Amino acid sequence: MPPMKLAHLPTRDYAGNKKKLEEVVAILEAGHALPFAVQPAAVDLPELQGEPEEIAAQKCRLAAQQLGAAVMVEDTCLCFNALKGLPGPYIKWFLQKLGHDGLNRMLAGFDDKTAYAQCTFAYCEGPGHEPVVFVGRTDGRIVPARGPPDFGWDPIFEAEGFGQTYAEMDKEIKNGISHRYRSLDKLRAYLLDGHAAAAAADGAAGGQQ
Ligand SMILES: O=c1nc[nH]c2c1ncn2[C@H]1C[C@H](O)[C@@H](COP(=O)(O)OP(=O)(O)OP(=O)(O)O)O1
Ligand SMILES: [Mg+2]
Repeated sequence: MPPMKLAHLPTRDYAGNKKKLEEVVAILEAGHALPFAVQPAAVDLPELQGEPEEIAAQKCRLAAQQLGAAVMVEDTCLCFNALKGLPGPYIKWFLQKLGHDGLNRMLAGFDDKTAYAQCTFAYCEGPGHEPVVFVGRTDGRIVPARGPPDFGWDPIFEAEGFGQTYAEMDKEIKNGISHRYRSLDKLRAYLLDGHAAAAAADGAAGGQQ
């Protein structure tokens, strides 16, 4: 099957985080197309705990089992250096309960306001296969909210070297430097390499017949 135009994915009916999906679509469309069609799927998974890589790998294993297909899953962390990486994978709940202001106040007792955004993509070829995991990080710092409050903690994360929060940045700029871009680009390279190698192997096998 030829690669599906990701812009035509039915994002309206997607039950997960739509902003994330929009970014994934934009990042994939701005670069090389994946060698196969991708579509969003509704899978009900437990909210796992643990280290980000293990959470992503475990989610991916479960999703592949439920769907009986190849899947990629994504998990996002926001990590404060003064707090040794917390809230990390628990940022969703900290953001829900404390809001932008509360997250800033968590760092009031610390001089170090630096943080990093981390995205972990896991890809699993199908049920029973071991997932591969790709981590992307963008360094920055936590600041009082600036910019439109459209997406999560975007207004309080200022990416290093930009002087703008994610929320203030043009979408294309964010999608060219973000934690999500960095991990997805690694996954893309892995998938394209794998298919190039598989095509070469097919060619070699064909040549012997
Ligand atoms: O680029 C981002 N810029 C700002 N905020 C972001 C970003 N990416 C995720 N976020 C928020 C969403 C959620 O509050 C938490 C991660 O939690 P996380 O479980 O990964 O996301 P989710 O449950 O909203 O989406 P999903 O449907 O993929 O599980 O950080
Ligand atoms: Mg989630």
